[in-house]
Amino acid sequence: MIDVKNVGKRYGNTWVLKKVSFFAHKGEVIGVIGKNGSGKTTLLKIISGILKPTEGNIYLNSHLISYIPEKPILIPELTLLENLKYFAKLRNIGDEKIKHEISFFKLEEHTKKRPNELSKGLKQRLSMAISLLIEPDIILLDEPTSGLDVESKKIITNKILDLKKSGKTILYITHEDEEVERICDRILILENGLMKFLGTIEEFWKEYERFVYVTFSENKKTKLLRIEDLKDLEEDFIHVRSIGIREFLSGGIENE
Ligand SMILES: Nc1ncnc2c1ncn2[C@@H]1O[C@H](COP(=O)(O)OP(=O)(O)OP(=O)(O)O)[C@@H](O)[C@H]1O
Repeated sequence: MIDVKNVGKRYGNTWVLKKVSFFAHKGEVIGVIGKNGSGKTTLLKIISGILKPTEGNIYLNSHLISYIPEKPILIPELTLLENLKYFAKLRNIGDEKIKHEISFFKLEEHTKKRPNELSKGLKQRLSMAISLLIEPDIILLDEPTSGLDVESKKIITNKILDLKKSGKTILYITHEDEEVERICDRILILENGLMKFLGTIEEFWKEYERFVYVTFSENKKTKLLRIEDLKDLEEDFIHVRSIGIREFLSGGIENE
């Protein structure tokens, strides 16, 4: 489990995270969602211990924690198998576990290739295989499927579902609507470092079903408004549309 209490992070005079509090259970995947720069990576790095919070506390039930960055960190001189063996040796992990991960991530045909000979998808699969060697209880994933081929996406998302079943606690940064629906138990939306929403997807829709985007005739600006407020609008508007799932995935639920 992960217990985040009132966490804040400041760089100079700018707070990039503020008053973030939530609890993630065992066997739960929380999708972390928000625009670029909303603080998602900072939050994961703080939970992993890579960054120190300026204020607040993090409580974890295990020290076995893996943070998997968006860009894989691999040793360029070593082959795929040597990369796995190197990291396994550092942690006293046997060959059986390596074999298991190679097989799950379908890496058998590529074991002799160096990282620069691997596609983006294969690199990400290798990076995940390495991170999971220690059998972490807490897994923090920073956009693991962003820009990957269909097969790699499928293998990685299936792995996340497996990990969830086996009782791991997972935070998962994503911009993909299909993945949110399929994998995440709850979503946490960050906006300018603040928690905008935490709950299930059903709860999200309940909260936002009454909202629409309205584009005004005069200045062509778009605002997020409640449906019931439309009748009181004095300005002319040219366009009204409901919020799609993509809007909140990119964090665009504020006024445009
Ligand atoms: N070392 C740093 N010094 C100063 N500002 C930083 C530093 N690291 C991050 N920031 C700022 O903190 C804010 C949050 O960054 P963060 O990377 O957590 O956002 P994000 O939601 O993960 O974005 P992205 O989707 O682009 O990865 C951004 O405005 C970023 O510029």
